[in-house]
Amino acid sequence: MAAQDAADSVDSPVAPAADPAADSVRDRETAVEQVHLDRVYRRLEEKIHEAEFLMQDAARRGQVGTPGALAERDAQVFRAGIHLNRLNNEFEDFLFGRIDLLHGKDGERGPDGAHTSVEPADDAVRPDGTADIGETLHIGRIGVLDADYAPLVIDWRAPAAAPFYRSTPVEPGRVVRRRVIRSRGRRVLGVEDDLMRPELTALLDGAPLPAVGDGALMAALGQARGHTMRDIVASIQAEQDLVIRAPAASVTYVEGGPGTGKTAVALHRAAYLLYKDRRRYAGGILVVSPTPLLVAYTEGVLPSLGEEGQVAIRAVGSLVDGAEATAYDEPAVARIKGSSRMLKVLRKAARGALEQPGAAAPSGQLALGEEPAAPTADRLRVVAFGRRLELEAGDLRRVRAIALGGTTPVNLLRPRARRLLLDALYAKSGAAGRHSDPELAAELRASFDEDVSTEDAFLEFLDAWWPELTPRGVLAAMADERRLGRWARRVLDPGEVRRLARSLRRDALSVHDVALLDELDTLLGTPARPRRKRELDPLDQLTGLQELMPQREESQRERAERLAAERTEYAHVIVDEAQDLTPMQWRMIGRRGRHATWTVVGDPAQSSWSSPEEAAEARDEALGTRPRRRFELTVNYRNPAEIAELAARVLAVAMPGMAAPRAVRSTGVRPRFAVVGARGGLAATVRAEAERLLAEVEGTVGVVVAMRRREEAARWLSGLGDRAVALGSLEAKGLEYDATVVVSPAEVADESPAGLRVLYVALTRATQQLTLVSGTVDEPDADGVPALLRD
Ligand SMILES: Nc1ncnc2c1ncn2[C@@H]1O[C@H](COP(=O)(O)OP(=O)(O)OP(=O)(O)O)[C@@H](O)[C@H]1O
Repeated sequence: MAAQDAADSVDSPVAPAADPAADSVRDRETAVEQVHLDRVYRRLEEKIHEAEFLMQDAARRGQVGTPGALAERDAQVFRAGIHLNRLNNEFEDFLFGRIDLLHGKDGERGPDGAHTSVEPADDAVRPDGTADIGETLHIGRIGVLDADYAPLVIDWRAPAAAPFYRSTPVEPGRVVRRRVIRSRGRRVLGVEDDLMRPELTALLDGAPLPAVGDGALMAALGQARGHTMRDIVASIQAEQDLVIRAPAASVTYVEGGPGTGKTAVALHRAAYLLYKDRRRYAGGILVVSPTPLLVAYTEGVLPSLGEEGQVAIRAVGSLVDGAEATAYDEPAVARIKGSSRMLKVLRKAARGALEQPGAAAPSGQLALGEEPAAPTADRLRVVAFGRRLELEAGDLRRVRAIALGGTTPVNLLRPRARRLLLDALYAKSGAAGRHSDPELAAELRASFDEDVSTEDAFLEFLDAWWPELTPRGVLAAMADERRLGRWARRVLDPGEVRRLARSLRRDALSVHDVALLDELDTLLGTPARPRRKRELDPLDQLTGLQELMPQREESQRERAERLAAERTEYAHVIVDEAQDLTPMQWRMIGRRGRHATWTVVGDPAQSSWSSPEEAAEARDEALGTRPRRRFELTVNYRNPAEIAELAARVLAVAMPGMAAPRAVRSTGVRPRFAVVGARGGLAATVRAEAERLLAEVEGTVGVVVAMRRREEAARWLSGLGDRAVALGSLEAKGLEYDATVVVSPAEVADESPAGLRVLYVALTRATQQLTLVSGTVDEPDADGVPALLRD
């Protein structure tokens, strides 16, 4: 509609790019979109003025000071602030698409003003193969209506925008031409068109519809990478769109090989769900990522789609408040910590640790492996009714065993333990049989309890004997091999106990420790504490609201903010790289989505578990019997065919029979094989290859090494600037670079039982170029091809 204002008549419908006539078509089409963008910007400016006015008006109302006006002011400032913020954020590059459609089957319009029918009208195409364009829609990051409520831009998530993503030449629906518009700020830089019905002569305002360029997808894929992921909103493909817009089922399960867009799709789905049902997802969306590197890489995508605040992206090692684990356990230890057998060990430890007073250290104050000084609590002496009463070690053991009966969390059992201690002392006092009158007997008992339970000796004893345990304290107590052996009897073998205890003596938390901490937190329980006083709202102080209404109720905004800060459960949980989660990690994530709907994305071929079946079992256990809806993504948008073909050779060995995704483009540049030279060794060879790639590609270069070489590899690259980064094989998960150097495939493959799949991950990170550096362990042939990658 609107863009036709300036639609120019163009003679040649499709023209090759080198043709000067094509340039003039491109220029004219760019100018057409510029006219539309100018209109949209004028309208956006009006909206921003409106939002600013609302904020000022709301602030003025605040000065009136009546409670009603204040509440209204609060709500208005909040709404206008969000509005203004979104408009300002969305200003960059927010109009990106356009579709030209045939007349539809019905004349109905949806709430966004667009026609609703997906199929063309029966007479939309004339017998001579010509057809008129019945409707033109522009698609952007948010919807914009003109002053008459006609759509200037349709939000990409609105139903009317779906054909922009769904239409293909095989199933075009009403779409004749799909156009991607590239713009920076207020300037349209160019357009890329795909014709969905190339056989038609489509007429727009009586003139043939022109098409420009080779399509947007190829243009997007060829661009250099930065250190952060970009959104793909302008070029989402049909199979991806089906996942993004799938109704939120109990579990939406998405599988696809490397580079098929699983992460991108998951993030766009979060934005879509919020758009579709903001109220339902006000409970928050949690995205669980495997590493902090991937969190940092993906963090910008949702704000670019206009969504902030409601979505928390957290690394699996940072899901527990206060924990920021980045250390990795060796595979054998990770397997033990991840296995659901740990549940039994933790249950025992959570109760057994009561005997280890160090386990009560306040969280965060006790490093793993640190042995605290133990106050003794093996005898209780009090004075009551003028007599010395004493409970010996044996009495105390019996009382504790009774108190611990059942499954109530240990920290919640303290009142029960206290009562049982008083019972035992009372029995020793001989006062129990003194009165036959129940009322007098009860009175005597009450006065006994009051005397004893306020005695310093009793209180100090109780603190030492039944301290409040912390997850970190219990984990630290498990670092003692003898004790751990007791708690793990018949669950772990002695070798496993030794390895586990040794790993817990380390200072830093490992990624797998975090799931154990979370489990312990549940097993220990948190006694109710008095609520913290809320902090003052800075806005209140700004306007003097606090003085005017000292005992004002919590406002809606304050409540929303408080809930977000306190949130431990979410309305939707998205799990990225799900193939890597252990049963214990699944339990941890499961606790955050007990009432949630789920989107789970993964690729068994990239699993770093020794057996993918085990990982699948863990997942099935966590997701229970919830109904699942499955999707598959089949196209690799990241790797050129030359790299994908090499990676497929590793896949064939790692997962025989598993199909590799199809690569959509080819660069003509084959992977390069370098061999460590006699002089300079590994460091010099890798550095030279990284330097060469930095000169050849515009964007980033990732050097992937076996985990144990992480630190030395960072030194190899020192001084090369921040376009080059070194990372361990497990950290490469989910990331991508313009070029990668994979150092010693044999070392990566031999690192763990799942090493071949980890190597497959490493080989599939590059968008342009891949170099493999081999040492002698790789047994390279005369061409430098390591034994692992030879046919
Ligand atoms: N429709 C698309 N248009 C443009 N780029 C796309 C599209 N789909 C995916 N990509 C790009 O392909 C790359 C791979 O996407 P993504 O990281 O989401 O894949 P993945 O399936 O999660 O990969 P992996 O399993 O290897 O982590 C990214 O650069 C992404 O931007």
